[in-house]
Amino acid sequence: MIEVEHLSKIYGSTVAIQDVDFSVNSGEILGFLGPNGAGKTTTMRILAGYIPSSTGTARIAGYDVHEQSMQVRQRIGYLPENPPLYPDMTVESFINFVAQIKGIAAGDRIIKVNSAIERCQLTEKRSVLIRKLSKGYKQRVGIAQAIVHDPPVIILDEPTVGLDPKQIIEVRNLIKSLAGQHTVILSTHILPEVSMTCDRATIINRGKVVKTDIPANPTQDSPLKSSYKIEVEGDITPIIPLLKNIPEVIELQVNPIENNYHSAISILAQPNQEIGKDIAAIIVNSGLGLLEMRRDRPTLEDIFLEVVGTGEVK
Ligand SMILES: Nc1ncnc2c1ncn2[C@@H]1O[C@H](COP(=O)(O)OP(=O)(O)OP(=O)(O)O)[C@@H](O)[C@H]1O
Repeated sequence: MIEVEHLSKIYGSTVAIQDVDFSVNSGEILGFLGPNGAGKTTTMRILAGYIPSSTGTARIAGYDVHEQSMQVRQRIGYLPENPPLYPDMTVESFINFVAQIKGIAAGDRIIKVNSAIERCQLTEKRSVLIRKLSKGYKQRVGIAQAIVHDPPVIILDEPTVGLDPKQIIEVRNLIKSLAGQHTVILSTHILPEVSMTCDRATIINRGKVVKTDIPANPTQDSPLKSSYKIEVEGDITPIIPLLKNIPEVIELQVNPIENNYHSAISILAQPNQEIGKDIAAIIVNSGLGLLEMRRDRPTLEDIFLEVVGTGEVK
C-alpha cells in the first residue's frame, strides 16, 4: 500500500534523509522508529505530499506522491506533529469543515463526521470549543480530521508527544483500532509505542534506514541471534564438543559457578532456531544434571540499541 524507494531529501548542506527504502502492507501498522533528528518528520511530510523529495519515489496505493498528489491526498489522512486545529470552532464544526475541504459530498457529510467523532470517542465533546479541550482530546480531534474521509492510508507523526500517560494509552488504543480497515504508518522515538501499537517496525537513524521488517514484538522471527543460558551439574568436559557440534550453534562460553561440577554455559545460536531440545538431550544423555535452561529472546530494544546505540531511548 505504501512503497518508498531510494528517497532522499537535502536541505542546502543538510542531508535530512538518504536512500530511504521501506514498504507498508495493506491493513498493517508500521512503526517508523528513530531518535530525534533521524528524518522521521521529513519522510512523513514527503509521503503526505507536503514537501517534494530531492530524489527517489514514494507511492501510495500505486499513486506517486509527487506526480499524482491529488489522487494521493484523497487516499491519505495525515496527522502532523503539531496538527493545525481552529481553537474557536467546536469539535463538530471543525470536523465538518475539514470534511467539506476534503470534498465529501453534502449528503454523506453528516454520516462521515459522526462516524469520525464516534471512532475517536469525541461524542461527549462534539459541541465543545477546541481551545477548551485537553491536549489528549485535541490529539483525538487531530486523528478525527485525518480519518473523516475514510482514507485507506493514515500517516501519524509522533501522535503521542506531549500527552500524559493516561492520554497516551487512550490514543494508542485508538490507533490500534484503526488497523485492518486502514494502513497506518506511525513515526515515533518511543520504543514501547511501537511494541504496543504496531505490527512491524523500520528503524531510521541519521537519515538512513538501518533496520527494516522487524516484528514489533520480536518474540519469534527475530533478526537477532537467540541465546541460551544453561546451568549444569557434573563434569561438562565431554559434552562441550557435542554442544558445539549442534549445527545452529555460533558461540559457546563456559563459566564455572562453584567448582568444575557446577557450570553455567551460554550458547549463542542462529536467529529463529529452537535448539533447546537438542541441548537438553545432550546433557541428560550424558548423565549430567540439567539445573536450569533459559532462552533469552531479543527485544525490540535490543535491536534498536544494536543499530542506533544508546541515548534517545525512552
Ligand atoms: N526545513 C529544513 N531546513 C533545514 N534542515 C532541516 C529542515 N527540516 C529538517 N531539517 C533537518 O533534517 C534532519 C531530519 O529532521 P526531521 O525533522 O525529519 O527529523 P525527526 O526524526 O522528525 O526528528 P524530531 O523527532 O526531532 O522531529 C535534521 O537534521 C533537521 O535539522
